[in-house]
Amino acid sequence: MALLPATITATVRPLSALNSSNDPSYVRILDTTLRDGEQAPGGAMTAEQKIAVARNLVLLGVDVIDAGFPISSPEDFNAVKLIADEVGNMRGGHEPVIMAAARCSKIDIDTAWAAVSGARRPRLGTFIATSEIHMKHKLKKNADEVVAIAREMVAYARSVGFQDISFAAEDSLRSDKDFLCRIFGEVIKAGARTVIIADTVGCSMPSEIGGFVAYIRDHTPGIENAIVSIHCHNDLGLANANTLAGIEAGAREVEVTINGIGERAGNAALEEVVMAIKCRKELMGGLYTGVNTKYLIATSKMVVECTGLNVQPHKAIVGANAFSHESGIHQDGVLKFKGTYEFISREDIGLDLTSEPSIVLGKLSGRHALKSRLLKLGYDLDGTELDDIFKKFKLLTAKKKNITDDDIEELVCSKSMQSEPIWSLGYLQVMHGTMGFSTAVVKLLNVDGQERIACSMGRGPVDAAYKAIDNIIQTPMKLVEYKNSFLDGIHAISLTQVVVSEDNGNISTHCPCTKANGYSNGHAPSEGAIGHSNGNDSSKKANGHAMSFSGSGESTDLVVSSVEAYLRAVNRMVAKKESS
Ligand SMILES: CC(=O)SCCNC(=O)CCNC(=O)[C@H](O)C(C)(C)COP(=O)(O)OP(=O)(O)OC[C@H]1O[C@@H](n2cnc3c(N)ncnc32)[C@H](O)[C@@H]1OP(=O)(O)O
Ligand SMILES: CC(C)C(=O)C(=O)O
Repeated sequence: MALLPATITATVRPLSALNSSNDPSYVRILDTTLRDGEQAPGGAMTAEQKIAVARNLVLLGVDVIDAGFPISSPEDFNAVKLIADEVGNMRGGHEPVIMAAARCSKIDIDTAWAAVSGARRPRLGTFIATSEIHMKHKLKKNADEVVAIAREMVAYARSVGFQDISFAAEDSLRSDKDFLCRIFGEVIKAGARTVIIADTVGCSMPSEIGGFVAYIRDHTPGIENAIVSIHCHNDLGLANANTLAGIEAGAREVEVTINGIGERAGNAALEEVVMAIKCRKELMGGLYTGVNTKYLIATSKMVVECTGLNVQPHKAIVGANAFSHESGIHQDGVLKFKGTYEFISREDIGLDLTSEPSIVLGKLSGRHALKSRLLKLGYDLDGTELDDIFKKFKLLTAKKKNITDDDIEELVCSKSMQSEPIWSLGYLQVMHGTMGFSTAVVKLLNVDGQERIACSMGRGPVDAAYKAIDNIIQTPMKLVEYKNSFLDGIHAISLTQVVVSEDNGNISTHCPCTKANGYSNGHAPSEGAIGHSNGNDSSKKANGHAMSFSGSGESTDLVVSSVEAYLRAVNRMVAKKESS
């Protein structure tokens, strides 16, 4: 792979052509997910992954893609080159500027040019630190030397072929303001078209950064020939707020990343900054971006996939919980009118268009939410019936965090199955391990007090126990579904949910209990009986569907909870058979 400077020379373009819009209300979005985002520990991406993200960034409509740091490795050189050659030459829509990062060093700049010059709109993003602490301890240079290096390297970049050059003053917020104005003035004179105020260590406050940006704008010679950009890190959790404050003070380009990933605590998050500008336009003086926000969720997911860096559930805009409601008062509100607790439109960010509020049933839910879920599942309950299920629901939430539709079905079914079970567990003994088959001995007691014992082998202890139960009950049936989860809490309680069906050789329809709708003749099956999706028992059998029955069990022992669940489902099936 050649790391030599390319000989291509770009034609000189005026500033207006280098950026997406000259409208003073337009805020350019520079996405640095592929450069600073990749600096997040564990966030490295392959060239293929980077190009996939870059394609998405084009759909999203960002103005500049900071594609990477070509000198850092052959892999990154390759990634930047691929992005420049492909994404940087897309026609017929939004065509982003492709930027390559470089220190103020000839070899970095040459390599950046070699990587990015194939793009129609290549940019160099060069930088040097300007704070006393960085200049003294890291660069080991004095202020005059730093200014000279910056000026010379910007001029060198122009000579290599770069027309579009941005210059960042690393650690700006801990730098002397007048020194910043001086160095920015010099690099603008040398050909830089964007100057970046970088809160590299994320130390700034919103109240401070606005004044800072305004000062630079007011005191930098030649600033009218450049765009002021802002790059904020999130060490105090203020990157977004600082970015917005910077915009309010006149920055017209922002450096942001998808999901806010980046070095240490990350960068300002593209989705949060863009949505703040969009949703509070009136407070932002009518400023706007070119981002097509409908692609925010998809791009966020892609970045999670490519980097392996998950988004915390409560993350604004793109977090799994960002549009979920857990507490009763909120759920009641959004069920009555979504706008009560949803300020951002889901459609705007590309969430599904069904637009129904996401109600998560849990410990804090109320009757309105439960009733609405019951209705969705086909149960129209009111008054004492609803109260009764609600009480059981609250008891369940004390043991289980995530209440599923199956749990709700089970609550309804267990309510309607209050008669004595036909078969109950006497005892259970299993042997299992790595030596051969598992074996189970099961004693069941029937409703008349008779005992039956059976033993069986199986592929595991649960399988062996289920076979032993089948041997006793002697009713043709099959296991349709088996799920096990461990309830939260110190005792690690195992919760098993199973569905069995009659084994009549036909396809089963799982619909385990009496439903309020879905019965063509208007009659729901009798109490404790079992519903199905397409009508009453006879029509169901006429259609060749086997009925299915669910049950759940709970124990500190997984095999015991599995047997309890199975017995409950089987009891329902036998009771139904006997009553019909
Ligand atoms: C604030 C930011 O996010 S800046 C961007 C951070 N990104 C990266 O660092 C990209 C990945 N980096 C790398 O792969 C490597 O650091 C490389 C290839 C760039 C350099 O590797 P090395 O040559 O081994 O140097 P190393 O990283 O150890 O040290 C950095 C050197 O660059 C110098 N340097 C740091 N910033 C700059 C700058 N903006 N301009 C010029 N020189 C600089 C340092 O003073 C140091 O020089 P020294 O060797 O004379 O002491
Ligand atoms: C290179 C600059 C913009 C940077 O990433 C920082 O200062 O954090």
